[in-house]
Amino acid sequence: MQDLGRFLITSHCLGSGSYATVQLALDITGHQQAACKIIRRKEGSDLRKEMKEATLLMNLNHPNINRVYAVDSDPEFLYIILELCTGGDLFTYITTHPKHRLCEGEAKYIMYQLLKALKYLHDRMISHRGNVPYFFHESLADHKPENILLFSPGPYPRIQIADFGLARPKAYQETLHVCGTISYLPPEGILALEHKHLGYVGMPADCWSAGVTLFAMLTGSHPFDFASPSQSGVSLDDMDSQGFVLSQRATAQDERTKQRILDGQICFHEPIWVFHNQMTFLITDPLIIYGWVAKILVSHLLVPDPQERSTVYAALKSGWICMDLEELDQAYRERIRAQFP
Ligand SMILES: Nc1ncnc2c1ncn2[C@@H]1O[C@H](COP(=O)(O)OP(=O)(O)OP(=O)(O)O)[C@@H](O)[C@H]1O
Repeated sequence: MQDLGRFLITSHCLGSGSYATVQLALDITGHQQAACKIIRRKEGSDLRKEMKEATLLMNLNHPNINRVYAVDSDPEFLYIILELCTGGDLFTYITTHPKHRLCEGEAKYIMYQLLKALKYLHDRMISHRGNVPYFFHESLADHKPENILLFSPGPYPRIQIADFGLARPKAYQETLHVCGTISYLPPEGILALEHKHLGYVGMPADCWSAGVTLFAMLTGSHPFDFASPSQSGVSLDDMDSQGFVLSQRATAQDERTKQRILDGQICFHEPIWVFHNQMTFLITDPLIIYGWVAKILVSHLLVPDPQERSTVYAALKSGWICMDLEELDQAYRERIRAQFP
């Protein structure tokens, strides 16, 4: 066991990503468990800048944001002590559902939490992957379902957004090409990848990612990453838990996905959307209305022009959220706020 102030880092590995391993930690004063993210520091990395960002994140306090308790470093590693989440990530949660998608009510409950967390961040001029304002033009927004953790296991979970792009080396941009997470980038992110001098603001990018996440929750597929126009989205099952597409897709396919993202060409072929398209004048089933209203929110969040895209504030006032606002608020107060210290 390694000693890090009031935390003991155990050798139990909770997970690992492209840049970090996460191990179970024990808070010896509070007698509670935590997670320690261990990131190998890059040669010549700016420790002062990394610590400054980490300190900013330590000041965040919201039930739907993975808490940063403490940060430490040695010449080799950066250690970030985080609130422990025991329910896995949203991506896995969606794919392990019987129909590989969530029911409308659960998707809405999760989306409501996601929007509340993003509102909290955007109120403070912070974005999920864009991080702190002065970092806006350097990082890539990327809150995909893998970066949304379930605080504890079970249905209608409390979610937390996690994995801020802290201490992310710049080479991360290259990795996006390799690992397939490019399909979660907004159009301005794609342009920034291709034209290195271009940067973009993180907050509209967060809204785009929220739109992709909502689409994935409702359909179990991706709005832009699909094989052919006649085929509905690639099943999330085809991807591993890191978001890698397992099937060897041709570069041409990646190019098509990129083009669809740039054009905002959403694949509305799943039954939840199509059913409505064919029966616009026969709306009697509430599920059809839900699909229709959800589609409006998805379309507004996935507008290619970041300036025209729905903000998180507008999304919280959207018809889809407002039609169940009372129930959502009540559930949020009773199941989340009441348990939040
Ligand atoms: N707070 C936490 N509580 C429990 N497990 C966690 C926590 N944070 C991360 N993990 C686990 O560790 C894994 C890796 O963490 P994370 O995704 O932050 O690493 P990364 O290298 O930054 O990721 P990426 O590959 O997306 O760049 C996650 O998939 C998750 O399983």
